[in-house]
Amino acid sequence: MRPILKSASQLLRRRNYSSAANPERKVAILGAAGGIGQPLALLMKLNPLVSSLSLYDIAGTPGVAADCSHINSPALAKGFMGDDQLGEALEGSDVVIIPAGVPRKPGMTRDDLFNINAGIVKALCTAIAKHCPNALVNMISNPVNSTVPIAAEVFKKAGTYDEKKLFGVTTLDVVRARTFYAGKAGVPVNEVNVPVVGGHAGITILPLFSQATPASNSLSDEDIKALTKRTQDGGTEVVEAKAGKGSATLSMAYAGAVFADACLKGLNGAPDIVECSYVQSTVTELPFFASKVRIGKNGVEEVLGLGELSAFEKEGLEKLKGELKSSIEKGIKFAQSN
Ligand SMILES: NC(=O)c1ccc[n+]([C@@H]2O[C@H](COP(=O)([O-])OP(=O)(O)OC[C@H]3O[C@@H](n4cnc5c(N)ncnc54)[C@H](O)[C@@H]3O)[C@@H](O)[C@H]2O)c1
Ligand SMILES: O=C(O)C[C@H](O)C(=O)O
Repeated sequence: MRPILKSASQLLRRRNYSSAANPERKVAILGAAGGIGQPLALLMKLNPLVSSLSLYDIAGTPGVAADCSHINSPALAKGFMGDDQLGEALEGSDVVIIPAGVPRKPGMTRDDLFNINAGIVKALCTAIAKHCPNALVNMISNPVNSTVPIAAEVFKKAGTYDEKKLFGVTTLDVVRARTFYAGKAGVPVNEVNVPVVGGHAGITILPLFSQATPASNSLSDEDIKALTKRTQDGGTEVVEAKAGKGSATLSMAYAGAVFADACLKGLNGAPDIVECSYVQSTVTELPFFASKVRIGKNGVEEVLGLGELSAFEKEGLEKLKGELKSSIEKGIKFAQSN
């Protein structure tokens, strides 16, 4: 059997276009001792584009960093714990990944996390504005539909906001859509691509299976409806299976590592880096929206349009707008009044 870690690192290496030309890159993970943070730390330690890996949490990071630092890959892993060390953890970061905050339990919506996570995200983004205002920020903490607008407001207040540098991580929705589509259509999963647009909660997650590649003629309208619903409910499926022990961590760490890798490649000047992400947008009338974005040396180089939608997807798009609009407004209101 091939060792799993070796093949994970080879996978990331295969996606690397030219290791010789790559500059030093510092990646910080905030919430690094958590369910997502730990496997994400492992995957970023294996990423050959990372030279310095900063692992920050309010507790537990000395152990995670000591453990991670023994892996014989080039990235230098260092742990930071508590408010006093947050500045040093962030200083000089090129990419900051934020999986800090509480996860859902069965019966909760992502919005039920707002009261706790909004404050956490606000405090962390205030520190980012101070210590690494030019970093690309990858927001994982839920509810993403609101935490990204909160981050934008915090950066605006600090005078550091650059809409090209703020990303809501919706890659897990794409990962799920690819997996579920491949299984149903009977096509090799590593050849599949499916754009997922909108936001990251329930019906705001809109997979565009009409644009899935490779195309499949074998799927009925009912199949597409079922695939859409399963993608929208993917997070809840994991929350229920974990029965009170949190939400998706391993698949999220993988998705977070894929997205951060795309950001690093973009920063390093690799061409044609396109991923779906929840960003400031004019694709619809909503100020934030997930769609395909081209990532380059400055972060978001281009927000791509939605392409042609099926009648079912057009209906889904209209249905999601109300919920997404109120989640955005809730985030903005919180940041402006706190
Ligand atoms: N975007 C997505 O697709 C996606 C997917 C899965 C989970 N999530 C979200 O990610 C978040 C984390 O999930 P998890 O399963 O890792 O939770 P977890 O409870 O296992 O870990 C969260 C970590 O955040 C830390 N933390 C809390 N306050 C902090 C602060 N002020 N500064 C730094 N660290 C802090 C905790 O100490 C803990 O280690 C949740 O909000 C969850 O809903 C998002
Ligand atoms: O569902 C959750 O609460 C976590 C995450 O947003 C997910 O999609 O798995």
